[in-house]
Amino acid sequence: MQKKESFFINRLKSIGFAFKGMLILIKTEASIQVQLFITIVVTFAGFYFEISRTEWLIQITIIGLVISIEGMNTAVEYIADFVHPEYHKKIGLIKDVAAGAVFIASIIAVIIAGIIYIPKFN
Ligand SMILES: Nc1ncnc2c1ncn2[C@@H]1O[C@H](COP(=O)(O)OP(=O)(O)OP(=O)(O)O)[C@@H](O)[C@H]1O
Repeated sequence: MQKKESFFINRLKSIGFAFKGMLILIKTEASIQVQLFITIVVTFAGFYFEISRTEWLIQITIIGLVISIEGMNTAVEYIADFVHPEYHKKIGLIKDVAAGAVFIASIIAVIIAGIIYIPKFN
Protein backbone atom coordinates (compact mmCIF):
# COMPACT_ATOMS: atom_id res chain seq x y z
CA MET A 1 0.00 0.00 0.00
CA GLN A 2 2.82 2.34 1.00
CA LYS A 3 4.63 1.48 -2.26
CA LYS A 4 1.49 2.05 -4.39
CA GLU A 5 0.91 5.48 -2.81
CA SER A 6 4.45 6.61 -3.44
CA PHE A 7 4.20 5.34 -7.04
CA PHE A 8 1.15 7.53 -7.73
CA ILE A 9 2.62 10.50 -5.86
CA ASN A 10 5.81 10.16 -7.88
CA ARG A 11 3.82 10.00 -11.12
CA LEU A 12 1.88 13.12 -10.07
CA LYS A 13 5.17 14.89 -9.31
CA SER A 14 6.51 13.88 -12.74
CA ILE A 15 3.43 15.37 -14.39
CA GLY A 16 4.09 18.55 -12.37
CA PHE A 17 7.69 18.73 -13.60
CA ALA A 18 6.59 18.07 -17.18
CA PHE A 19 3.95 20.82 -16.90
CA LYS A 20 6.62 23.20 -15.59
CA GLY A 21 8.83 22.28 -18.59
CA MET A 22 5.94 22.92 -20.98
CA LEU A 23 5.36 26.39 -19.46
CA ILE A 24 9.10 27.18 -19.75
CA LEU A 25 8.98 26.23 -23.46
CA ILE A 26 5.87 28.37 -24.08
CA LYS A 27 7.23 31.38 -22.17
CA THR A 28 10.83 31.37 -23.41
CA GLU A 29 11.00 29.76 -26.87
CA ALA A 30 10.15 32.08 -29.76
CA SER A 31 9.88 29.15 -32.18
CA ILE A 32 7.33 27.41 -29.91
CA GLN A 33 5.37 30.67 -29.67
CA VAL A 34 5.32 30.94 -33.49
CA GLN A 35 4.19 27.30 -33.75
CA LEU A 36 1.42 27.92 -31.20
CA PHE A 37 0.27 30.92 -33.23
CA ILE A 38 0.22 28.73 -36.37
CA THR A 39 -1.75 26.14 -34.35
CA ILE A 40 -4.39 28.78 -33.53
CA VAL A 41 -4.56 29.89 -37.19
CA VAL A 42 -4.98 26.35 -38.58
CA THR A 43 -7.50 25.51 -35.85
CA PHE A 44 -9.64 28.44 -37.01
CA ALA A 45 -9.03 27.33 -40.63
CA GLY A 46 -10.16 23.81 -39.70
CA PHE A 47 -13.48 25.11 -38.37
CA TYR A 48 -13.90 27.64 -41.19
CA PHE A 49 -13.35 25.07 -43.96
CA GLU A 50 -15.17 22.36 -42.00
CA ILE A 51 -12.39 19.83 -42.48
CA SER A 52 -13.28 16.16 -41.95
CA ARG A 53 -12.69 14.10 -38.80
CA THR A 54 -9.70 12.39 -40.47
CA GLU A 55 -8.24 15.76 -41.52
CA TRP A 56 -8.58 17.00 -37.92
CA LEU A 57 -6.79 13.89 -36.64
CA ILE A 58 -3.91 14.37 -39.10
CA GLN A 59 -3.73 18.12 -38.41
CA ILE A 60 -3.62 17.62 -34.62
CA THR A 61 -1.05 14.81 -34.94
CA ILE A 62 1.37 16.80 -37.09
CA ILE A 63 1.03 19.90 -34.88
CA GLY A 64 1.81 17.76 -31.83
CA LEU A 65 4.77 16.21 -33.62
CA VAL A 66 6.30 19.54 -34.70
CA ILE A 67 5.90 21.20 -31.27
CA SER A 68 7.16 18.10 -29.42
CA ILE A 69 10.27 17.81 -31.60
CA GLU A 70 10.83 21.56 -31.22
CA GLY A 71 10.76 21.02 -27.45
CA MET A 72 13.32 18.21 -27.74
CA ASN A 73 15.44 20.48 -29.97
CA THR A 74 15.40 23.10 -27.20
CA ALA A 75 16.45 20.45 -24.66
CA VAL A 76 19.37 19.45 -26.93
CA GLU A 77 20.39 23.14 -27.18
CA TYR A 78 20.29 23.46 -23.38
CA ILE A 79 22.45 20.34 -22.97
CA ALA A 80 24.88 21.51 -25.66
CA ASP A 81 25.25 24.97 -24.07
CA PHE A 82 25.67 23.37 -20.63
CA VAL A 83 28.34 20.82 -21.55
CA HIS A 84 30.21 23.20 -23.85
CA PRO A 85 29.27 26.89 -23.66
CA GLU A 86 32.18 27.93 -25.91
CA TYR A 87 32.18 27.61 -29.69
CA HIS A 88 32.92 24.08 -30.91
CA LYS A 89 32.45 22.47 -34.32
CA LYS A 90 30.84 19.39 -32.73
CA ILE A 91 28.34 21.52 -30.76
CA GLY A 92 27.42 23.24 -34.02
CA LEU A 93 26.87 19.84 -35.66
CA ILE A 94 24.74 18.59 -32.71
CA LYS A 95 22.54 21.71 -32.80
CA ASP A 96 22.26 21.63 -36.60
CA VAL A 97 21.16 17.97 -36.54
CA ALA A 98 18.57 18.68 -33.81
CA ALA A 99 17.28 21.66 -35.81
CA GLY A 100 17.24 19.43 -38.91
CA ALA A 101 14.82 17.07 -37.16
CA VAL A 102 12.40 19.96 -36.57
CA PHE A 103 12.84 21.02 -40.18
CA ILE A 104 11.84 17.56 -41.46
CA ALA A 105 8.65 17.57 -39.34
CA SER A 106 7.91 21.15 -40.48
CA ILE A 107 8.25 20.25 -44.19
CA ILE A 108 5.83 17.34 -43.66
CA ALA A 109 3.45 19.75 -41.84
CA VAL A 110 3.50 22.18 -44.77
CA ILE A 111 2.84 19.32 -47.24
CA ILE A 112 -0.08 18.08 -45.08
CA ALA A 113 -1.47 21.64 -44.85
CA GLY A 114 -1.28 21.87 -48.65
CA ILE A 115 -3.06 18.53 -49.14
CA ILE A 116 -5.83 19.53 -46.70
CA TYR A 117 -6.38 23.19 -47.63
CA ILE A 118 -5.37 23.73 -51.29
CA PRO A 119 -8.43 21.74 -52.55
CA LYS A 120 -10.69 23.93 -50.36
CA PHE A 121 -9.80 26.94 -52.54
CA ASN A 122 -10.84 25.18 -55.76
N1 LIG B 1 28.64 26.60 -29.21
C1 LIG B 1 28.49 26.55 -30.52
N2 LIG B 1 29.47 26.07 -31.31
C2 LIG B 1 29.33 25.99 -32.65
N3 LIG B 1 28.23 26.38 -33.32
C3 LIG B 1 27.20 26.84 -32.60
C4 LIG B 1 27.27 26.97 -31.17
N4 LIG B 1 26.11 27.48 -30.74
C5 LIG B 1 25.35 27.66 -31.83
N5 LIG B 1 25.97 27.27 -32.95
C6 LIG B 1 25.43 27.33 -34.33
O1 LIG B 1 24.36 28.25 -34.36
C7 LIG B 1 23.12 27.61 -34.67
C8 LIG B 1 22.00 28.20 -33.82
O2 LIG B 1 22.23 27.84 -32.47
P1 LIG B 1 21.38 28.44 -31.27
O3 LIG B 1 21.77 27.75 -30.01
O4 LIG B 1 21.48 29.92 -31.33
O5 LIG B 1 19.93 27.96 -31.67
P2 LIG B 1 18.64 28.87 -31.92
O6 LIG B 1 18.93 29.83 -33.05
O7 LIG B 1 18.27 29.43 -30.60
O8 LIG B 1 17.67 27.75 -32.41
P3 LIG B 1 16.10 27.66 -32.13
O9 LIG B 1 15.50 28.77 -32.94
O10 LIG B 1 15.75 26.28 -32.64
O11 LIG B 1 15.90 27.78 -30.64
C9 LIG B 1 23.38 26.12 -34.43
O12 LIG B 1 22.54 25.31 -35.23
C10 LIG B 1 24.85 26.00 -34.77
O13 LIG B 1 25.03 25.86 -36.17
